[in-house]
Amino acid sequence: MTDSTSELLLPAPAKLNRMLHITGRRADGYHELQTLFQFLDHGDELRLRLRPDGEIRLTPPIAGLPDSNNLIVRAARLLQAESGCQLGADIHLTKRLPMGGGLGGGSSDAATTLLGLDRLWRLGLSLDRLAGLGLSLGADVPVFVRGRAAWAEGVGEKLTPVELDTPWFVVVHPGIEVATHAVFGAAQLTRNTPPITMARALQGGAPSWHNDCEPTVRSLYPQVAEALDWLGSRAPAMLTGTGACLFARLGSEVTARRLLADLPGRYTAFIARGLNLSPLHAALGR
Ligand SMILES: C[C@](O)(CO)[C@H](O)COP(=O)(O)OP(=O)(O)OC[C@H]1O[C@@H](n2ccc(N)nc2=O)[C@H](O)[C@@H]1O
Ligand SMILES: Nc1ncnc2c1ncn2[C@@H]1O[C@H](COP(=O)(O)OP(=O)(O)OP(=O)(O)O)[C@@H](O)[C@H]1O
Repeated sequence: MTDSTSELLLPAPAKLNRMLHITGRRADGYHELQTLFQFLDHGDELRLRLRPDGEIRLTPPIAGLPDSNNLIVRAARLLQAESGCQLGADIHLTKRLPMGGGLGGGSSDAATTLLGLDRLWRLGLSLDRLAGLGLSLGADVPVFVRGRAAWAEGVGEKLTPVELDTPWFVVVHPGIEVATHAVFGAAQLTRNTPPITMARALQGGAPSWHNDCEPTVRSLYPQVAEALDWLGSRAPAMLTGTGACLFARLGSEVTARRLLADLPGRYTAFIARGLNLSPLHAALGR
């Protein structure tokens, strides 16, 4: 963060779903989940600069995504409407997270916008209020607003903070996009995993965790299955969210780097450490 009253440089970290169970389907078609969210020390970055004229300007444009649909612009306009604030912002986005990768990049960008503009515009809104605004933008936004690794239920908005192990991860993008709605709409998806308690989920720890979306994503997207097989033969590996990204859990940075160096050239990947406190909150001191 640059410590100035008119400009902030802030991280928008990735998340992983360390486990994900689908326990039911609501009347509106959305699915009831149980999941463990954790942050990574890798993500996008936003530079927010105060504008006195109320305009919200985002650079650079994201190909194929009109600004009015961009969660950053939507979050900024929502905060203006909610607070009555007449100020604006120039927002510069350094995009590092793949879109639709299951790493929550768009949701994290939205949360960084809400917390960053709250600070820049000196609004002083509570995390409860900002999380409520975030939920209207997407189910994954509240966890990024609250900034604590969490056990989540509902569609992901009922959050209980947790302390998880913080291994090193190799995060792999298999080079294809997975459509979230296609996975949730698939006939073969299991939607009846019996709900468990948070204590039970935590008790088993990482070796006991799985993602209910994985069999469906494997069969719909053979490239994901192939990448998962390759990664899983080297280290315990899983899918995050509905994919397409996969993550392998390693005991040290050295072993993570070694695995990254061995990765076939057809995949893109990065290494990162698991974090129980979001780097956004560390930067803002919240
Ligand atoms: C599965 C997770 O990655 C877990 O972190 C997220 O909940 C997905 O969040 P997201 O990518 O922001 O997804 P959204 O854009 O909200 O939803 C895309 C589509 O997935 C389906 N969807 C999503 C979340 C959910 N709990 N149930 C669903 O059925 C809906 O058809 C929805 O139209
Ligand atoms: N700032 C943004 N960055 C990325 N995507 C955005 C942004 N604003 C809106 N979107 C839209 O949101 C969609 C999902 O993007 P995101 O990167 O959050 O996916 P994801 O990593 O799969 O998230 P999740 O884990 O929540 O499923 C994109 O395909 C895009 O259309």
